[in-house]
Amino acid sequence: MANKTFEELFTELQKKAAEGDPATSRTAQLVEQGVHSIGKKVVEEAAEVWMAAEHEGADRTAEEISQLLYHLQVMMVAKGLSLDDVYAHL
Ligand SMILES: N=c1c2ncn([C@@H]3O[C@H](COP(=O)(O)OP(=O)(O)OP(=O)(O)O)[C@@H](O)[C@H]3O)c2ncn1[C@@H]1O[C@H](COP(=O)(O)O)[C@@H](O)[C@H]1O
Repeated sequence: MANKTFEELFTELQKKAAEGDPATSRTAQLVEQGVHSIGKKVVEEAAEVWMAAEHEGADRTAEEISQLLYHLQVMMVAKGLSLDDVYAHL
């Protein structure tokens, strides 16, 4: 069972970026570091998704996908994008 939905996580991350303490919130820390740092994490997590899908099981692949989705959401928040901005292109 899911801990949270994609939409619920995004709402949480927007709040963390606006009010969170970089000392305790990974999201606030990443947003403070900026898009260069976030972009590197997006690429790193994408590669980990690929490697897990090729060489590891379904659970590990799902875990890596969750980390990629998290970092994509952090990038959206850092760029001031909404979910609708992205959904408009789906
Ligand atoms: N879903 C996530 C999530 N997924 C991945 N991560 C981060 O991504 C990291 C996983 O990437 P790595 O394996 O590369 O970890 P790492 O090597 O320690 O990363 P680096 O410090 O080296 O960059 C984790 O250690 C977390 O820091 C996440 N951090 C936070 N969340 C959720 O986001 C919400 C807000 O979290 P905070 O902003 O931390 O309060 C909460 O609901 C959290 O559960």
